[in-house]
This record gives sequence, C-alpha cells and structure tokens, in this order.
Amino acid sequence: MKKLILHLLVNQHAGSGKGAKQYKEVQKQLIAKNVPFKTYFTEYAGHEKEIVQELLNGTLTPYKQDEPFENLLVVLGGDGTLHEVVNALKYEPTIPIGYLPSGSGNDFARGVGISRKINAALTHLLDVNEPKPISLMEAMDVDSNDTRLILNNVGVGIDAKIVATANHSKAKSLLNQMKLGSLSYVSAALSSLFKQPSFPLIIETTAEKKEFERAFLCTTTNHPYFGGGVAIDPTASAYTDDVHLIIVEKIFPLSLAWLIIKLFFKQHLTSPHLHRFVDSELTLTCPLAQVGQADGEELGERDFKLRFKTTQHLFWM
Ligand SMILES: Nc1ncnc2c1ncn2[C@@H]1O[C@H](COP(=O)(O)OP(=O)(O)OP(=O)(O)O)[C@@H](O)[C@H]1O
Repeated sequence: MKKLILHLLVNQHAGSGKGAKQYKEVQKQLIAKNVPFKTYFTEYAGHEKEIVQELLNGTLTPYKQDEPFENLLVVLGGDGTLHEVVNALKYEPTIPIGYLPSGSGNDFARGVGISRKINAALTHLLDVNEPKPISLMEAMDVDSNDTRLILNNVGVGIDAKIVATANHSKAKSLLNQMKLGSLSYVSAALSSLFKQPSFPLIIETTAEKKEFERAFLCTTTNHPYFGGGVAIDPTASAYTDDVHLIIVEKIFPLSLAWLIIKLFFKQHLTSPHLHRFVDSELTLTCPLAQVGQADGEELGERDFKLRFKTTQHLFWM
C-alpha cells in the first residue's frame, strides 16, 4: 500500500461556502487518521494554476507504481476549480489528481462515479492504491488552435444561456446554502427556455457532414450529465474515447415541454427532434454569433468552430 502525502488545493467558496465546511471535515478526518497533508487555499479565480505550477517544481511527479510514497494533489472544490487544475496539468496526464467534490452541480463527480458525500469520497480516496485513466474531452478552437480540457460539456445555445442566467442569478447562492444548488439551474432553465432563438449549425464527424438550420441546444459531452445532474446523454461514458454531441432543434413549446419531461425520465434520445452524434472526433461550426459555455464557464456570444476529441488523465479513484 502506498503512503499518501496529500496536497489539498481548496476553493472554500465553491458551492457558496460548502468548500469551507467540507474542508473542515476533511481536515478533521485526516488528522484523526494520521494522514500527512498540506493545504493550499485558492484566493482568487485562476489561482489554481499558480498553485499547481509551484507544486510542479519537484513536489508533483508522474505516477510510478514502485514508489513507496505518493505526493498526491487533491482538489476540494466544484467543477470550475477542477477544470482549472486539469488544464494546469494539461501536459502532465500521468500526474494523478484526487477529487473531493464540493460544488453546487458536481456533474463530473456524478459522471465518473465519485461520491458526492464528502466522507465517502475521502474514505475511498484514502483506500485507492493506484490511479485510473479517465477520458476528458479536448476542445480545440480551430481558428486560434487554442485547446482546453473539458471535464463536463461544451454547449452552444440554450445550455449556455442557462449557465449564464444561473451564474448571474442571486438565487444560486441562496439555493446553495439551502443545499438545493441544482435548483439554480432549473430556475435558470425555466427563465431562459422560451427566449432562446434558433441558430444554424454544421456538424462534421469522421464519416459525415450534416447541416441544421434551426438548432436550439447543442451540447458536446463524454459523460452523461449536465446542469447539475440532468442526464443529457445517458449513454456517454468517461471510460470510452467517444465524444457525444446532442442537438435539439427549435420546436413548438408544447413539444419542447414533452421533450423535457422525457429528458427527466431518460426517454428523450428517441425523439425525432433530437439528433445524436458519437465519434472519436467531431467538429461543430456555428457561423452566427451565439452564447457558448465550457464546463459552466461563459465563452461569450460569438461564432464558433470547435473540434473535439478525447485524451486521458490519471485520477486517484
Ligand atoms: N478564492 C476564490 N475566490 C473566487 N473565485 C474562486 C476562488 N477560488 C477559485 N475560484 C473560481 O471560482 C469558480 C467557481 O468555482 P467552482 O466551480 O469550484 O464552484 P461552484 O461554481 O460553486 O461549483 P459548480 O461549478 O459545481 O456549480 C472557478 O472558476 C474557480 O476558478
């Protein structure tokens, strides 16, 4: 059994303060269990990258099975904090990451099967003896060649509008405090749903090219969940190399309401208004300005040409 030395990167603000509370519990458990650890609190958005870069100066090293000690980076925060860390380690896929989910949506934890109960997640993390490869999506902006790793999904259209509405909603923080964080996305969805216009889209897979005149939702994912637990593609898996793309066309409000009901019962994939592409590589082009989101971070309103594939990173799970 490897001896772990934990390097906890903690966003105390994640989940509107849930991060701070859960860190206290983790600290208590680690002291009780005699596990050595060091804590690095993020002080501002983007601080994750600086912390990781400092730890790359000798502390964090690629995984080696025979080493008796593991200096393990453990992220305690929401999907946004983990997104920053994963991207800071983009060129170090064999440096394992441990994760203790403390956000409001926690879609990545749901998607890969990490417990959202802090004590269960910590107990499991301490029991693991070797890391597992997880497939993450890699999104490339074709015009600039910029790439970033994606934990959850990239969306253009309604889901990006919902993210923007939820991020700017005063209710999000209140709902988080009431442990009803997922509801902030539901209330944002209800207020955005009928405002979103249709837009044109071109999808290219390795086998075909398809054009849509009236797209409404366009989400790329490689695990089932978005928006705090909604299984947008129940067949997607972070344990395969496939990228899944779901497109829903703009339809009448009653048909949309029926599709949403089906979505909650995971029966939506058979809808004639929904199109699904699964491939190892996919390109989406949205020639007219639309709102976009990547892992809940707003990409602004612009045209998009994005190419997706997957790449693996080791996780301590
Ligand atoms: N000390 C800090 N102050 C402000 N923002 C921070 C701080 N530390 C990290 N951040 C940023 O806050 C953003 C949101 O964090 P995170 O996603 O972890 O929490 P959340 O939004 O509550 O959770 P979820 O994404 O599950 O809803 C991230 O972009 C992260 O970089």
